[in-house]
Amino acid sequence: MSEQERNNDIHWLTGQFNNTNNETNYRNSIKKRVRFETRVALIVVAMLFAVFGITDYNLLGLTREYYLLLAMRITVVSSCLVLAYVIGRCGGYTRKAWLHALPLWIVAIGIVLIVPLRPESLSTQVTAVVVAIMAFYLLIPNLLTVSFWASLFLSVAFVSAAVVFAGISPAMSLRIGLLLIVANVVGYSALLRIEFLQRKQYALLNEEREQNKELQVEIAHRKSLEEQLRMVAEKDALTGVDSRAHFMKRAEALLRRSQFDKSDFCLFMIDVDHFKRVNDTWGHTCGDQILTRIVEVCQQTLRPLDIIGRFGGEEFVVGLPNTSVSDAKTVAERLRDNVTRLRLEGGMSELQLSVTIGIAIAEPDDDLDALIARADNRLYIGKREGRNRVVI
Ligand SMILES: Nc1nc2c(ncn2[C@@H]2O[C@H](COP(=O)(O)OP(=O)(O)OP(=O)(O)O)[C@@H](O)[C@H]2O)c(=O)[nH]1
Repeated sequence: MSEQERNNDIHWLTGQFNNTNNETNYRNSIKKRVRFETRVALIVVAMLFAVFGITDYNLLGLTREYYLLLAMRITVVSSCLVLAYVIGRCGGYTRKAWLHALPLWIVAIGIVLIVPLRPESLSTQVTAVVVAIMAFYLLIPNLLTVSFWASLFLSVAFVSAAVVFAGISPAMSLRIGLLLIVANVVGYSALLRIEFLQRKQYALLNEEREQNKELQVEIAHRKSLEEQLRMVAEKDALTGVDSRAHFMKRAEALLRRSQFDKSDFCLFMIDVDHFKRVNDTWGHTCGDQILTRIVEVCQQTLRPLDIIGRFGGEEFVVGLPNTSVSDAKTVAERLRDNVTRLRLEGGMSELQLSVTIGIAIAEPDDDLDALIARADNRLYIGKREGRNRVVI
């Protein structure tokens, strides 16, 4: 049995969760409803008790017994109404179960007190006791033990009062006793079943909520994994610029848009000069730092709407929408110049970096591959002609 199942275990006799915390949480969750239902039940009981005062008058007239009964009824009715008010104000039954038990005991005493005052109407009172027992179990919700003790008290006290004040025979008291036992068993079983089902439903709802929470965590985790995967697929891990595949996708879209708008679109192919020598002299870690710094220079020199991708090794590609031939040349020269001015820290401070840039201008019927091939070709010419230059 899992921990969860153990916590949701319900006692077969009390109909309550075996786990105290679980039981407290359950009671807290139904506090408002129980408060409301108890108040309604008390008001109904008070009204019924008051109405029976009319039948007392019809039967007894203005006799001493009638006044005694009236006093008893007024006590019960006013106690019920006061308790209904108190429970409405502060009667969360988690801690104040006695407050909910009190009206049952007052009503029970009230019913028992009728026996010495009207011993001749015992059969009517037996019916009233059976109805009261059922009401104790079913109208006072979720307090099985409270209802049980009050009903037991009512049954025993009623039979005792009937023997003492109405003088019923032992056979008759046995019959009434059996009838009240049956009423108690039926009432207890019905409430036990209700309590059991309500708690089962509560446990299921909680389980569902827990599963939903776990699902939310799982969804968030998956979303973050998706985001990480997307970053891995779209961004170059070292420099943070677009990966080759992602650059191609974005450049394709920009090229198509420029052809549609009939605007200019340029492409730079940038390669770091003698990078192998840098790696061989300073090591790959320094080489990586240099690539990152060169990308920073690109980002500082270019506009935010220009796109930068790493094409491979020490080769970068830039797409520049809405850029004329002369502007492209100016920007490329500035970029080349900024790289030559780049000063590195520590042991590499003497290192003189440079890049060669090949520029291609998009023609109306160009495709991206043709544009890249032209830029690459110009880059190759630049390398051949001595590097650290822009070729257009
Ligand atoms: N540190 C580092 N080096 C890399 C990376 N990718 C490629 N390289 C190195 O870049 C160097 C490129 O060398 P080459 O293609 O011969 O070019 P080059 O030395 O720059 O010479 P030119 O391009 O002709 O000026 C190789 O040594 C590669 O190992 C990288 O991510 N980090």
